[in-house]
Amino acid sequence: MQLTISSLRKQYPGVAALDGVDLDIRSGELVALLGPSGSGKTTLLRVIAGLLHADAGRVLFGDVDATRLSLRERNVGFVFQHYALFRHMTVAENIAFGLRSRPRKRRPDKATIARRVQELLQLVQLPEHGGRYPDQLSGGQKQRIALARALAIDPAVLLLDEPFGALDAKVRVELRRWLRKLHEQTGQTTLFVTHDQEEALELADRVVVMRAGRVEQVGTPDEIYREPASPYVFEFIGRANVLHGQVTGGRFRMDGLELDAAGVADGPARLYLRPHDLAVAEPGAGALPATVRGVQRLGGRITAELDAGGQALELEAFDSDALPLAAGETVHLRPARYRVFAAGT
Ligand SMILES: Nc1ncnc2c1ncn2[C@@H]1O[C@H](COP(=O)(O)OP(=O)(O)OP(=O)(O)O)[C@@H](O)[C@H]1O
Repeated sequence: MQLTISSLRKQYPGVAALDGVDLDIRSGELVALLGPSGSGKTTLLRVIAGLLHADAGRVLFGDVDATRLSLRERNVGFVFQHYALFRHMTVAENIAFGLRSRPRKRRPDKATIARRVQELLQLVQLPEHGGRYPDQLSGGQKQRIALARALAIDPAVLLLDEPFGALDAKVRVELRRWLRKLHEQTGQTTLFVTHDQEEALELADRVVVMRAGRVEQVGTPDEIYREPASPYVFEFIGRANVLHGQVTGGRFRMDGLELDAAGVADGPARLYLRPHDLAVAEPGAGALPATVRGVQRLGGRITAELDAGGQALELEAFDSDALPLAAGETVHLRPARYRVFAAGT
């Protein structure tokens, strides 16, 4: 099911939780809503679900205007961070719940429900667990059952709010890979909220980066990582070095360093680059002299802290033989890949 969100606004006293959100989600996409705490991710998900009404704007499910429809009428599947399984029901009863509580006319018969429950237990790879109670499951198993329950009603969209947030790091990583495979099997249009950039980049077809109730950038994980549209996205996704300099005539300059910055307005500017996009170069025109402050080696990986004209920098590389760095030395650096933003953007 395709989702179209336009001009959504939701105001709370003193804060715009949603400040004009536009978003198109294609049918079958797995999309991550990524942003720091308070950026509006949960509010957006709840408005899409129909758990919360926006002050303005529209939500379309396919061609149907769902803005005024209730949660049930929207037919969405929802999974929260804290397993919301019913403790007094078995796993099978939990999964069947959405189908059993349908009005009689739309309710499948008992045998059909039982078949569907078994299919879903297979799908979430817990075929033997139907008779257990939630308290007899691990955290990760509970979340898989919560997903099975959400999928049982064959939802138009699946909405996941930090579904693995309460689990330990190892289980989280396992479950997100599992969710990716599950999505490839079901092709269900899915939106999931996370504040974990690694989770978003690994799992999603597209990532929506949110900032203070607005969409800052939408793109594939690769686009978001390689072509961040703003300093905010650059710093939020992965590690970033920031160097302050000047742009004149489309060239960024700082100490000896000179780089192309076409399209950036003249004036103070900031150069953003990832630690692994910084290489040691021959001294000469356009290279940045820097002093090595410290070097750490871990297996084949080397990280170095440097100082360039009073500005701190981090360099990362994977072949320490190629990088004879030692504290106190002066080296020359050249960025392989970078972005320049005018100050104040
Ligand atoms: N019921 C409410 N009453 C007042 N303010 C609220 C309410 N719900 C959310 N807010 C505010 O709206 C903003 C967005 O909140 P929201 O929960 O959508 O953010 P989030 O990105 O999901 O954050 P988190 O990652 O912490 O869950 C925050 O400033 C929050 O304090």
